[in-house]
Amino acid sequence: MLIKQKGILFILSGPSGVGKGTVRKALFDKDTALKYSISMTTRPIRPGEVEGVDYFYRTKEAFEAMIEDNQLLEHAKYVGNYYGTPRHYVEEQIEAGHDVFLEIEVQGALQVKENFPEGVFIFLSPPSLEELKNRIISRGTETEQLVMNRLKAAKDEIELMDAYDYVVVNDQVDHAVENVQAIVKSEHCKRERVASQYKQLLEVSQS
Ligand SMILES: Nc1nc2c(ncn2[C@@H]2O[C@H](COP(=O)(O)OP(=O)(O)O)[C@@H](O)[C@H]2O)c(=O)[nH]1
Ligand SMILES: Nc1ncnc2c1ncn2[C@@H]1O[C@H](COP(=O)(O)OP(=O)(O)O)[C@@H](O)[C@H]1O
Repeated sequence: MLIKQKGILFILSGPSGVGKGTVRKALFDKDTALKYSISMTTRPIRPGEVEGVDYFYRTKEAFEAMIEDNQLLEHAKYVGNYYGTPRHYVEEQIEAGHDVFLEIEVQGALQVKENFPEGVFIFLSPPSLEELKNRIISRGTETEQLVMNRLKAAKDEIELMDAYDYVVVNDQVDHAVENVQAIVKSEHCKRERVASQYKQLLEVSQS
């Protein structure tokens, strides 16, 4: 049996409205072994959302205190609200050998890339900007002005695609989920990862 290794951090990112939440939920419905990192936010809770399931909802003051205390692996202000990833959960799970999955916007993903470059960065792309606009409008959670803000942000975000390891086009949710699962599998088979396991195994057997 191979020696247990640290887990892998997977970051799913991309423009708002592309379907990150939808793809992530469909992925986790498939009983994946990935651990989902629940984010912290200052945005108001939406109908149907649950504290500690969708997000940890905090005041601006409480959120800023966590930033000050270095308790967030990354954080970003997005369309007027803070969003961030609690550091402790991610580090604890990775150390314990579990893969952790983040679903975050692009500025945060770039921060993770700086702080945690060994993460695997997946860009979820819309099939087209027109389809992205349709999705944001059809979700019906934003005013017209917010839809325009989010679309403007999306155009800037798509330009940052180069920083990612993989691009998955969210044409159909099932396809996108299959592709994310394929990425997870392939990362586990990466030569350097498997080779380092064998190296540790040899060291143990020789000692
Ligand atoms: N940087 C960062 N972005 C996050 C985090 N959690 C969620 N987001 C992103 O913040 C954006 C807005 O999220 P939300 O208000 O829930 O709207 P929705 O995902 O578009 O329905 C989305 O792009 C999320 O993926 C986080 O912990 N850090
Ligand atoms: N592959 C897809 N085809 C059609 N509609 C989709 C697809 N993926 C997501 N959607 C729809 O697009 C909207 C935005 O999805 P959501 O998951 O909230 O995006 P994000 O989390 O990236 O902001 C939702 O109404 C969702 O049902």
